[in-house]
Amino acid sequence: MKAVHFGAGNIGRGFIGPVLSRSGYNVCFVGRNKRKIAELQKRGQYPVTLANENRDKFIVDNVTAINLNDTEKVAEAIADAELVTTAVGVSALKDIAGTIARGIELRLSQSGTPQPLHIIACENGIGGSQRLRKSVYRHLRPDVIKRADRIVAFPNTMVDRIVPVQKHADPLAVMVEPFSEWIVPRSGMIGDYNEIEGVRYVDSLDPYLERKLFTVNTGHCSAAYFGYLEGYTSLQEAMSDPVIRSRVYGVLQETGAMLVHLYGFDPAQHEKYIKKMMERFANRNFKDKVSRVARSPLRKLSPNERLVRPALKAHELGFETSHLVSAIASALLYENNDDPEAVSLQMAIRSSGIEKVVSDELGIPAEHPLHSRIVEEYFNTCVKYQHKAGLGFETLTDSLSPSAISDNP
Ligand SMILES: NC(=O)c1ccc[n+]([C@@H]2O[C@H](COP(=O)([O-])OP(=O)(O)OC[C@H]3O[C@@H](n4cnc5c(N)ncnc54)[C@H](O)[C@@H]3O)[C@@H](O)[C@H]2O)c1
Ligand SMILES: O=P(O)(O)OC[C@@H](O)[C@@H](O)[C@H](O)[C@H](O)CO
Repeated sequence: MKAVHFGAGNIGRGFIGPVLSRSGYNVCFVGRNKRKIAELQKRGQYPVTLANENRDKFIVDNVTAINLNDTEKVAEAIADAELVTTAVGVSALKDIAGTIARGIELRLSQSGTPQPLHIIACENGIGGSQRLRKSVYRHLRPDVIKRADRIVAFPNTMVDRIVPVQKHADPLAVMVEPFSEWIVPRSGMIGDYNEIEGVRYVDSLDPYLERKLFTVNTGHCSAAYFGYLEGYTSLQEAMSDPVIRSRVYGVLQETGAMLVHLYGFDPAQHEKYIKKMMERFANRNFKDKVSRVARSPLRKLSPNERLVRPALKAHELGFETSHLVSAIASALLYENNDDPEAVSLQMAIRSSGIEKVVSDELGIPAEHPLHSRIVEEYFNTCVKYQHKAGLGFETLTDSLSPSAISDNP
């Protein structure tokens, strides 16, 4: 069995590669980093270390790699594979879509009956694979799309494993947390397919995806944004601060009430889930950077994502949202010159004002009650943190409108 995986990054090498290899796939990584590609081609394997007390190690074998720029080679690999997976980041899906489209064309042009192909975008967020499908199909003619639809499926998915940014002498080595979960809905699959060992196939993805996105990812980024304002640089530092821990717990109580209501989770089981997830954020057997977990704040603050979507839903259901509002306000204050989205966010706040950013980027109209609460919390947080976390007073006051300053002395 052959799988082509786009992105030889942290989750690609730390989770998707190991699961597929263990399940009997020959895994071909498609990447951009020449050194990693050369090492994967030469060695055909790499080591994974678990972030547990014993630092247990295992080897992922039966792997190889192709450079993303070798479009024809990648297309040939796709034409010959049962499975294509990605972990490049949602916003990069459009960049690999043309190559995947070329692989589909090649597969359809081969002699004999073309075999089913599953293409799974293992990215955080809602509807990742369907989003990829849209991008891929933009590169195909209508007649090809018609034929592709009979053999190609793009099941959405949920993947969960914390894999921090890696720093090892060996460019392929990766350290991952012991916990992992990968869910695929049966309804998204096509034809006779081999179940991937280590993947759980379920009837409906939504409860698993939303539970993960609005617990693991909402809690995780809340800890990162709260931690950033306190001057912490790692999740481990942030989670060892009792005030931040309790604020993150507060956020997860709010998303929890909504999830229990929407999906009928047992409240006691969900409470256990929340506590277990918080322990994962705090795992002291590795160090996860605030800058990784807080990365791409515009994406994280977008309407369908981990902060705004649960806040709007919880509000609509009449549940408490004050901790979520506070997490959103903290995210709006995230500054990092190495993160292009953080730079754009701060530029947008400075040039257009916070009110417009909340309307345009978060998709919350000015007349929605959450709009003014977020803006007010943003100003209060500005005032509270203006001398902390290395944030320049000037930067913060630049974004305060005169009325806001007089309202929030
Ligand atoms: N790391 C985690 O804990 C984790 C867990 C679950 C899901 N995810 C999701 O997996 C995806 C990847 O995250 P990661 O942490 O592995 O990031 P990463 O930066 O370590 O890996 C991303 C890989 O994609 C490649 N890439 C980026 N932009 C590209 C482009 N335009 N074209 C081609 N390749 C490109 C990079 O070279 C890199 O190898 C994200 O969607 C993330 O949300 C991450
Ligand atoms: O990858 P992002 O930027 O969507 O989110 C950062 C982290 O919260 C995320 O990567 C988690 O580590 C992961 O989702 C755990 O499964």
